Amino acid sequence: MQADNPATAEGDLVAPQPKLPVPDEVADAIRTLIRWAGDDPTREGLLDTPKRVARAWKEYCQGYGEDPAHHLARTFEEVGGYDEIVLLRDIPFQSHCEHHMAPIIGKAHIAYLPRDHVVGISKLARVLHGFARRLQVQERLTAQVADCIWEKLAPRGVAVVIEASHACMTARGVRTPGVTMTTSRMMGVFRDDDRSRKEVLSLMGLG
Ligand SMILES: Nc1nc2c(ncn2[C@@H]2O[C@H](COP(=O)(O)OP(=O)(O)OP(=O)(O)O)[C@@H](O)[C@H]2O)c(=O)[nH]1
Ligand SMILES: [Zn+2]
Repeated sequence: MQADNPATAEGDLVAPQPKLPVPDEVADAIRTLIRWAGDDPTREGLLDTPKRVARAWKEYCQGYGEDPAHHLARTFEEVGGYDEIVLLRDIPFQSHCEHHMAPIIGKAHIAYLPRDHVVGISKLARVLHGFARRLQVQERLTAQVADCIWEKLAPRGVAVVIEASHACMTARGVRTPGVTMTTSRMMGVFRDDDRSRKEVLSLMGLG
């Protein structure tokens, strides 16, 4: 549970490709993969598969087409003096690991302690999905979500915990189902103050 420099040092790694391949190149690549897997891409059931897979991957990775920070541009100040933790708990998400391009399926808990303004609560989930719909490692996903909220809202604290299962561990490789990876990023009071950290973890159901 640690936060250091809030700047996202690896932003460049997830930048979209400057030159996109054309659809025919993508279809060829998927036909090659089908052949690599041992099947025949010209058989009837697989004829439209390259197109479908190309569309599916655009959808899985649509986060490359957005800047998640934009979701936090609109804030509200009239909250009746509310100055306690705001938590969105158990947000389901899907991503793909950058090592195997296999699904990462999990849930995130995102909390912040507002300073003088709050954000529409759905926007926290939008930020999560904006970063999740890319090729990721769970550590970077966790850090990017926390850093984005920290930088855009300048709150007194941010806490992000992600619990996820990696298909590259369950469906292949070590083939160990039922394993969950947990990552967290604590910033501001949640990092510096034990009581605040305990409180937020307890609200997340992790205390
Ligand atoms: N830290 C971290 N590791 C991940 C994540 N997603 C996948 N991995 C791991 O990335 C590692 C890649 O290891 P390599 O040895 O290069 O690849 P590999 O031979 O396919 O490894 P195995 O999965 O052990 O078969 C594996 O240990 C995966 O479990 C993630 O989000 N975070
Ligand atoms: Zn993987």
